[in-house]
Amino acid sequence: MPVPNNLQVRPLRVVRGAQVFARARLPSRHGEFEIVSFIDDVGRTLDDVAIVRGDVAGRAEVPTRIHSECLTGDVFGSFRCDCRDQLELALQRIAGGDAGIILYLRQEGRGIGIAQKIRAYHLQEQGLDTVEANLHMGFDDDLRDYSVAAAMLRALGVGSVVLHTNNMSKVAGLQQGGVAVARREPLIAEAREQNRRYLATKRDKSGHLL
Ligand SMILES: Nc1nc2c(ncn2[C@@H]2O[C@H](COP(=O)(O)OP(=O)(O)OP(=O)(O)O)[C@@H](O)[C@H]2O)c(=O)[nH]1
Ligand SMILES: [Zn+2]
Repeated sequence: MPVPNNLQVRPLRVVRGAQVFARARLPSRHGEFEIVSFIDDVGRTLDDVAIVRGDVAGRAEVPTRIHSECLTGDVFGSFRCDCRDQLELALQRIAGGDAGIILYLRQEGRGIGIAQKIRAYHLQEQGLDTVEANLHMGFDDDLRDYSVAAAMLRALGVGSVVLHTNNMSKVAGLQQGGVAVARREPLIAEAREQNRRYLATKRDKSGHLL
């Protein structure tokens, strides 16, 4: 059977409201956290989770990171991107304080999913950059939606957040979802030989403040 190359991606679920479903201790190599799962406003469990340090309910200026899933970087330590470096930096920063949150959102490949991301990698090996590869496959360059992040933060009851990111669409997404963003903190991982072009594309085409 020929492999179809025009498969559409499953659209990300837009989540308007969430509540905490379960929480448990998560001692880790970075420090003590709690892991929190959620259900949405129609009672479905979410695959997205929050890693929480300390008491964040009602607290202002909670250091917060929104991390988008990257199987290749987060789990396998790929150097094609800076995802794992950023994740570790965020974990270290938050473990160094008494309160903070990392939202781990299952928006693999900026929403196109792992299978299509590997196809995008293949196209990049033929010379396309990250954005061109997505467009070539018929997708927008970024399909992510941050309403779920806002719903999770509201469910955790934060007063306001300090968002660690270089991506202003995350700030806008939280604000649209009713979460107060006190300010943004840059989160810049050191470039590596293998991800230099990826980072340049983020800066030049995707509007990241790098
Ligand atoms: N489509 C696609 N997605 C990728 C590629 N490389 C990494 N990703 C995904 O990009 C997401 C990470 O997003 P980035 O745009 O790098 O960074 P960001 O999270 O938006 O911005 P920061 O908050 O500043 O880190 C993860 O979901 C990765 O799986 C790629 O080549 N193509
Ligand atoms: Zn990555």
